[in-house]
Amino acid sequence: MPDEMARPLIRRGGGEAGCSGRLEAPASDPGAPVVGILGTGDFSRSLARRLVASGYRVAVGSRNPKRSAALFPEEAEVTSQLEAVGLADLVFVAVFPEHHSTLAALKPSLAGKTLVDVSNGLSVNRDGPSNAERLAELFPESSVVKGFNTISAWTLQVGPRDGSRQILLCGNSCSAKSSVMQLCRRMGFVPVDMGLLSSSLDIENLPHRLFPCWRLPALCTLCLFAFFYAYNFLRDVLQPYVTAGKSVFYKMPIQTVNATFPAVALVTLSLVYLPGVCGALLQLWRGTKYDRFPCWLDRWLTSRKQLGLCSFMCAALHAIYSLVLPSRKSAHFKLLIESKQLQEEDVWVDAEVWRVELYLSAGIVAFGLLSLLAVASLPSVANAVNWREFSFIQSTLGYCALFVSTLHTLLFGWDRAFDPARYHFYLPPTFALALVLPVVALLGRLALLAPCVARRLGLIRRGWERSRHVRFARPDDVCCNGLEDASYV
Ligand SMILES: NC(=O)C1=CN([C@@H]2O[C@H](COP(=O)(O)OP(=O)(O)OC[C@H]3O[C@@H](n4cnc5c(N)ncnc54)[C@H](OP(=O)(O)O)[C@@H]3O)[C@@H](O)[C@H]2O)C=CC1
Ligand SMILES: [Fe+3]
Repeated sequence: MPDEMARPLIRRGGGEAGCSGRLEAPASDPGAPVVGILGTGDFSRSLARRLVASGYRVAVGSRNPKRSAALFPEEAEVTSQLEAVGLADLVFVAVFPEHHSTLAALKPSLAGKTLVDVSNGLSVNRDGPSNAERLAELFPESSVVKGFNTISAWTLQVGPRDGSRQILLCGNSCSAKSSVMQLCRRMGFVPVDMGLLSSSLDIENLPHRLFPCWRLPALCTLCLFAFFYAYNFLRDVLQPYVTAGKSVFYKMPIQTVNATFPAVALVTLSLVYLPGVCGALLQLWRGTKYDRFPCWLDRWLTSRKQLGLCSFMCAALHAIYSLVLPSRKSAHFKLLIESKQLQEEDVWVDAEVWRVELYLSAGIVAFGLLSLLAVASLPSVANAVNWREFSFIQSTLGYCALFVSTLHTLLFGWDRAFDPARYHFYLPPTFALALVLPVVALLGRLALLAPCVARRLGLIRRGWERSRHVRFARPDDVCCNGLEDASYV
C-alpha cells in the first residue's frame, strides 16, 4: 500500500450498509482500504456513496475537482485524477469508453493496480473487442476486471434489492478479481465470476437486451390476440354484413375486443399449465427425470411466469371492458328498443338469469385467483414464502384459476356450441375454440392425479430410473406392488 493510503480520508463514523441495503453513516476505519474512482458522473457519485457507507475510504479523480467536490459525500476525497489513482490499489473507471484514451497519462501510476471497467457500449457489440479488452490494451501493466455495468447508478444508490442483486465479473487476474468480489460482498451484492476477460463482451451486451424472457410469451399473446380478433370479426361483424347487409362495424372497438381478450386470457393460462403436463408425460414415457427435455419444452417451461402475467393482463382488460359495455350508447338504444318490444315474461327466463349470475360469479372468482397468482410471482413475495407455499400457490391455486376460468367460459357458452344457428360462416363460437387447450390441460392434470400414474411419477421425481431398475422390476410392478422406493427393488 502506498504511504498516502494511511492518511485518514473519513471524517465521520458509522456502520456498514451491505446487508440492509440502505445508506447509513459510514464506518470510521482509518485502516480501511482506499478505493479510487475516475470520473464524477452519476455512476461515480452513487458508487462513492455506497462505498463510503460500506466502510471504504474513497478517492475520486476528476479533471476539475473543485467543480465536482460538492456533489460527493464529505467523507470522499475529490481530487485530481493523478492523486486519486496514487491513493488507491483498486480503481473504478467510471468514464465513458470513448474517453478512456484520455486517461493514458495515468499509465505509470496505475501499473500493478486493479482497474474495474464499468462501461457499457452504445449498442450491441457482436464482433468485439469489448471496452474492457480495449482498456486492458491501453493499460497492459494493470489488471482489468469487468463488472458493475449491469446495474444502474440508482441500484447502487438504493442498494441491492432482496439482498441478492448479482454482479457479473470477469478478468484474467485471479487476485484482482477476488479483491473486486470481496468489495462486492461488502457492499451487499452477490458477485458472480464469469471467467476470463474474454467474457466481457457478453457482459457488456447484457444491458442491451430488451426483455429477453418476454419475447416468446409476448409474441404468443399477440399472435393469439390477432387470431381471435380476426376470428371474432369474421363471425360477428363480417357475417351479418355479408349475409344480411347489416352493418355492425361499431362492434369492432369494444365488443369484438372484449370477445377476444377472454379467449386469449384462457388459452394463455392453459399454456402455463400444459408444458408441466407434457413434461410429466415425457418423464413417464422415458422412465427417468435425468434426460433433458427437448429445447422447445425447456423454453416453454421457462416462459410460464411471463405467460401467466400476459394471461392476467388480458383477464384484467376483459374485466374492464365488460364493465364499460352497458354504459355505451349502442347498449342504451338496444335496451330502449327491446323494452318496447318485449313484455317482462319474455325477457325473464329463469335458466338464462341463473346462467348469467353463475358465469359472472365464476369470472370474478377466476380474476381474483389470477390476481393472487400475479402478486405471488413478484420476487419480493416469492422470496417471502417457503417452497411448499410457493408450489401450493402456483400449482394448486393455479389449477383452481384455470378450472374456474374454464367454468366461466363454459357457463358463458352454455348450450350454444350445439346450436347450428351459432355457426356463422360454419365457424364454431369463439368460446368453443378457446376451451380446447384448457380442457386438454385439465384432463391431462387429472390423468396425472390417478393414483397409479401419480405414484410412478413420484418415484421418477425422487430419482427412480427405469433403465437402472428394469432388470429387477418394471415400473408397472413397482406401482402395482405399491413399492414406495424403487431403489430397494
Ligand atoms: N449511469 C449509470 O446508471 C451507469 C453507467 N455505467 C457506465 O459508467 C460510466 C460513467 O457513466 P455516467 O456516470 O453515467 O456518465 P457521466 O457522463 O455522468 O460521467 C462521466 C464522467 O467521466 C469523466 N471524464 C473523464 N474524462 C472525460 C472526458 N475526456 N470527457 C468526458 N468526461 C470525462 C467526467 O468527470 P470529470 O469531469 O470530473 O473528470 C464525467 O463526469 C460509463 O462508462 C457508463 O457506461 C454503467 C452502468 C450504469
Ligand atoms: Fe368473461
